[in-house]
Amino acid sequence: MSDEFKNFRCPSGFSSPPCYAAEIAPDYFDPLAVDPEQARDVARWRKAERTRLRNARLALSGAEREVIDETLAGYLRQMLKDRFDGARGLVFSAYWPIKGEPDLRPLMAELHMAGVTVALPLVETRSAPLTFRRWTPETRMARGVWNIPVPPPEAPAVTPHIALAPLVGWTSDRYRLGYGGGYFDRTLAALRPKPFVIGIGFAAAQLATIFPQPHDIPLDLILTEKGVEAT
Ligand SMILES: Nc1nc2c(c(=O)[nH]1)N(C=O)[C@@H](CNc1ccc(C(=O)N[C@@H](CCC(=O)O)C(=O)O)cc1)CN2
Ligand SMILES: Nc1ncnc2c1ncn2[C@@H]1O[C@H](COP(=O)(O)OP(=O)(O)OP(=O)(O)O)[C@@H](O)[C@H]1O
Repeated sequence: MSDEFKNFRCPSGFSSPPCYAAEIAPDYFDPLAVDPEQARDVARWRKAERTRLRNARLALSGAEREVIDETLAGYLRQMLKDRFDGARGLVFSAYWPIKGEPDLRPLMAELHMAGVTVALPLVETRSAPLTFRRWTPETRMARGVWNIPVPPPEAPAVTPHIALAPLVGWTSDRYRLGYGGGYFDRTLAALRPKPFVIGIGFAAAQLATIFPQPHDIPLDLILTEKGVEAT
């Protein structure tokens, strides 16, 4: 900073950037600007909720999990029939389950057999949108970021028409709490045309709010073992 500005003070006594902004455009208002203190509080709260919800779902028994997985697969199968005529010929992105997420791999194989192009999400560049590559039951999986099994680089890149978004937490207004990388939000902000996004999670992971921030994008539908929770 040049000496000329070093000791500069706004007439109001404040020296914050908005003071300069107002000098350039008196009616300046940035709708995306967040109060950094509030953003920090929200991030801290989300971190604690992620831990709580992940521990709660890891406590489910194998038998409970099996019932939930099958129930979710049944709802999803019906939903794809009702809304997408079964999704034959469409690209459907699922996920390879980690950390106690519902396991829908049998449905992935079934949809593949029914002529749906099944895909999986990948973190190929950190802090960037997800990419998607085709998966078939024959795909030999590689290891991606976080050790998540992913299709290998030679699997064709595709753009999903329909995408599942695994939920750590969810709200009735269809906001998603994920693992904290911001990957789904970045992907939904970037993908055109936007896919139809279905959040998949446990009914018990419902939250009253995630304190939505400007980057949070609500999903199209939330599905739990209790059915469609929010459309
Ligand atoms: N099964 C499954 N696959 C998936 C996802 C998912 O939610 N479930 N993803 C859905 O998006 C993507 C992976 N998401 C990721 C999200 C966060 C981090 C990560 O490194 N998290 C940091 C915390 C970041 C922070 O707090 O700012 C960490 O835990 O160290 C990695 C991958 C793609 N594949
Ligand atoms: N569209 C975006 N552009 C740039 N950064 C973003 C975007 N969306 C989210 N982020 C960043 O990602 C961080 C984490 O976001 P958030 O808490 O919503 O993660 P999450 O949705 O739980 O994670 P994930 O989707 O990876 O499971 C945010 O603090 C923000 O800085």
